[in-house]
Amino acid sequence: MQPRTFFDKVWDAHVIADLGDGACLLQVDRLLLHDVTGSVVMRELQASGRAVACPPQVFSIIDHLLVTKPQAAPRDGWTPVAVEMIGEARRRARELGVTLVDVDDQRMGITHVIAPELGIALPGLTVVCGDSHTCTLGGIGAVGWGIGTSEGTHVLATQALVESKPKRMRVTFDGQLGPCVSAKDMILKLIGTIGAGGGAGYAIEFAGEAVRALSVEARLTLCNMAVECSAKYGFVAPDERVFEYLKGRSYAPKGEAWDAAVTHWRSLATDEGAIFDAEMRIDVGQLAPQVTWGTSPQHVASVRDRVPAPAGEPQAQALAERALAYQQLQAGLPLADVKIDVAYIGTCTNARLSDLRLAADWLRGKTVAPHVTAICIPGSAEVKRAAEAEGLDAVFRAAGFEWHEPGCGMCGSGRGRLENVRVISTSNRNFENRQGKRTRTHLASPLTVAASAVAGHIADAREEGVR
Ligand SMILES: CC(C)[C@H](C(=O)O)[C@@H](O)C(=O)O
Ligand code: SF4
Repeated sequence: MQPRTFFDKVWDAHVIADLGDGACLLQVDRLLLHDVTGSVVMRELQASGRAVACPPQVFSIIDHLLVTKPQAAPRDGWTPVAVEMIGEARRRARELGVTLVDVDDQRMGITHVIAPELGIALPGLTVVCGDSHTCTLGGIGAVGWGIGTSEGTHVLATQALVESKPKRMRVTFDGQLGPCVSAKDMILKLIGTIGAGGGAGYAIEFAGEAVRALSVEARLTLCNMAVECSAKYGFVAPDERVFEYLKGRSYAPKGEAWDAAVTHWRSLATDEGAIFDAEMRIDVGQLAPQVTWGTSPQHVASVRDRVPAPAGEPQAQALAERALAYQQLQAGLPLADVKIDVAYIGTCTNARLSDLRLAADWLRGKTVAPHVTAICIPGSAEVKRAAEAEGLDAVFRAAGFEWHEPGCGMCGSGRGRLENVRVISTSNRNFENRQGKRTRTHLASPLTVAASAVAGHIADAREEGVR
């Protein structure tokens, strides 16, 4: 048999019918529904009079519309839309008999954080959700991707989906990361190199020494932003580190089924000599912490660089000019001179326990600059409990951070509580108005956000020589 890539193996195992022209009817192993798009999917299914094909494979999770700021009563501050959509996600999930992870459930949290945490997503499975960051699940060796609501309804009714096979790209990260440099910096560097459209039409396998060395949580960060270079899928072939991470998780197989699963998972790695349609290599040995200056994730530079002058193709140049105007920045300004108003640690990109530990270790004994509002939103109830058990909440609070309840929070503009401020954020999108009206977002790693919160401006965590 021809050597195959990880993606080919998973794809081939899920083909129900080859429809020609590269399109296939694929078996879908898990459908995740959330309060924004999932409630619409369930509404459409019920309106059409169809039934759910396989309820145990469907999970309805409430995360997007939650108010995360600690409140007096559980529903304080919910917008009428949130009340309606959350109510719908809850009610329809119960009517349809799919698993509901409700707001007060001890398993609750951001979909892409809890799916690996609970073992809902597993290596070699196909997982879909009406959410572009479903690629995150590639971090544990699942093939996850974002779908539209009508596709979601189709999956709910059939547990299958028509999908066109993408081309395969391998991105190999060589070398070893230096101190204070992380998976977030790797993915930002890649997007800066290939551009926000550079992965269009591809499924990206992340490989190489630097990827193998990443923890499972860091791999989830890496894969989370594959979609920010327009790749619908991003993944790391699963290895022993992943199996160890998954062992004992609620929905992971147990006993003999576990042993059989691990044997199967071990066979999924890309074969020696398998061919990719495109190859890309990045050496991370000299990689510095990265931060975005503009309104596209491709507008990225090293923390010690200056804001670049618009350059390149006319379209890219026009985009950069507009970005500078929106961000209220001048080309040539050192990024370290950019003063920030808000420091934000959270989201499906960087709100896992290891992210919070890194930031808290940095913050211990330090104080956030007086003009900065600093916010930490754990990615799930489990992350929050574990962080509190280690006393990380106390470290964040003592440094001057707000310590929130889990959820998507102020990642997108839906909750609209940030306005006309400059935010350094661990999230994944820096589009105009993304975090609220006229918010100017700079994407960075948790350590860079922590260091910037203390400095009051974009800062290089390496400068203090810690870690
Ligand atoms: C609401 C949802 C469809 C959306 C997405 O697809 O990514 C959201 O999660 C986001 O990050 O903007
Ligand atoms: S945390 Fe942000 S990027 Fe992630 S799913 Fe929620 S809104 Fe989307």
